[in-house]
Amino acid sequence: MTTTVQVPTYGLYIDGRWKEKQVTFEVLNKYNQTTIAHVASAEKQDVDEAVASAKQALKLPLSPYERFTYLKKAAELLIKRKEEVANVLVQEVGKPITESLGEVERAAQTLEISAEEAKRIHGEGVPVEAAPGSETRQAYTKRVPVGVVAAITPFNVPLNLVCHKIGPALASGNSVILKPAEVTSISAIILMQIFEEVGLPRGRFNLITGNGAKTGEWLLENEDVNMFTFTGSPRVGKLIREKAGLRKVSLELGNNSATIVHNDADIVQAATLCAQKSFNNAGQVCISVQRVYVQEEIYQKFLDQMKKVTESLEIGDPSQSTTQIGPMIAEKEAIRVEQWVNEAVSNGAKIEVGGKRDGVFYAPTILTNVDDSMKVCRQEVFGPVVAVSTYRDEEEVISRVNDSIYGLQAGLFTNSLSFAMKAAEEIEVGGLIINDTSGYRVDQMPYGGMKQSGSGKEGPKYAIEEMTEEKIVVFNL
Ligand SMILES: NC(=O)C1=CN([C@@H]2O[C@H](COP(=O)(O)OP(=O)(O)OC[C@H]3O[C@@H](n4cnc5c(N)ncnc54)[C@H](O)[C@@H]3O)[C@@H](O)[C@H]2O)C=CC1
Ligand SMILES: O=C(O)[C@H](O)CS(=O)(=O)O
Repeated sequence: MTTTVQVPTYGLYIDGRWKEKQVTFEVLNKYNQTTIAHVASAEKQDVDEAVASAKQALKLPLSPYERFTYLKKAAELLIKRKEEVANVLVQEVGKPITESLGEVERAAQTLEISAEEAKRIHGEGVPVEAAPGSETRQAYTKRVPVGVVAAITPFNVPLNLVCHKIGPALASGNSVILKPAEVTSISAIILMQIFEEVGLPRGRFNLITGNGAKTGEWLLENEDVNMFTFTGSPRVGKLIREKAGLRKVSLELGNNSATIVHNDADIVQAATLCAQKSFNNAGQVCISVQRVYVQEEIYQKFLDQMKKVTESLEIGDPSQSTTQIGPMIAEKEAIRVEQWVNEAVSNGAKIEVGGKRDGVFYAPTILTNVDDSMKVCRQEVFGPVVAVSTYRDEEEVISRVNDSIYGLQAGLFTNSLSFAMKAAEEIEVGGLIINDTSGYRVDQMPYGGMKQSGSGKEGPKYAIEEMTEEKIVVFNL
């Protein structure tokens, strides 16, 4: 007997209703390339309807406590569906099950923190009475929602990065149109179902799926969208910045993250954490450790330990609990990574571990003998490749870390307070992590880059600042 697996078809969610479309696209299981869903392709009219609905919804404001309640319930429902949603992430991203479960837990945390922050949005008293001639006046500021927020999100952390946009946007009283990455749309659709279940008023949260360039263009053309919050490639980020005109824009873009290991660090701890954080989610993480700078006196000991941990990583079927490294998002990305590694090797780099591709899999790879000008150091690899090199002193390594167009996060392992303080002053990043790698992130912290890593911050408290306007109210008493 053969069993046929029913492939679900999902619609758009506009103005509180699901809307089916004739034209759909397929979402694939990234491990075995089978079709796991047919998802609606939005047209321009759908985008305009979603924006109109979002604008209309703002006419019925939600109190901070109502926003808190919806977000809190959504977090609870997400946890109830944890296993199901994690299995979706396993399939649509190819992310190993243990990491996928972790992403669902973090996404629920992000919603819960957003719920809590909804009750803490506040302004401040402004002492206008201190100005000569203003003695009879009093003033205070308040934060008001920007209005309609368009959220455009990437494939690599498709649930938590969506929650980092939807959570603060709803917490601060906005309405939202979400456009998730095509290849990983299903987790966003489930999140939409959850917000429908909690009874969020219609129009507050609309879901548009489909081609990124087209839907992005239609959202950008619609002047009723007040803000764009985007995580993704620098190419698309720049395009959004250019086309958004005077509207607010928040951008989380790329990075070629560096981590420094100084000669006074705990070498085993540093090497173990570097190996883990270079290869999580097959290296498809913006703060993935890509450049490791090791002080020359401890280089060999560090490298031996990092190789040992890397060689022990289990590659394979992401649905298995023992798997640590799954497939990349697409074979063309694995081929690109292979080409970059080959190019580095032809310029003198040495493969210490890995360096092999098998279809959509790329083995966790450590390169040495690298030069900072190689693509694997200079550009964002967004794959399971790390380049390890040596440095002599603090000045040299800080200047090499800063020699990058990016500036999202960096890591520094050291027991020297003075080096840590110097690095905190001089390294040009949005976040410096002492005694851990660039890859450390928890969801309440401010997260965002300098230079071409973007502008604006994530982390619900900080994103709420981005997603609200500050208004001053002055009384002439
Ligand atoms: N800083 C951060 O927090 C993160 C940054 N990234 C960056 O994202 C990249 C990988 O993610 P991808 O999904 O491949 O990035 P991408 O930029 O191709 O796509 C991101 C989103 O933008 C949409 N999009 C594509 N073309 C568009 C256009 N012309 N106008 C508007 N929207 C458009 C896509 O459909 C998707 O929803 C990496 O290169 C990495 O640098 C990824 C994760 C986190
Ligand atoms: O930048 C990314 O890829 C993610 O934001 C990192 S995390 O949130 O998954 O830690």
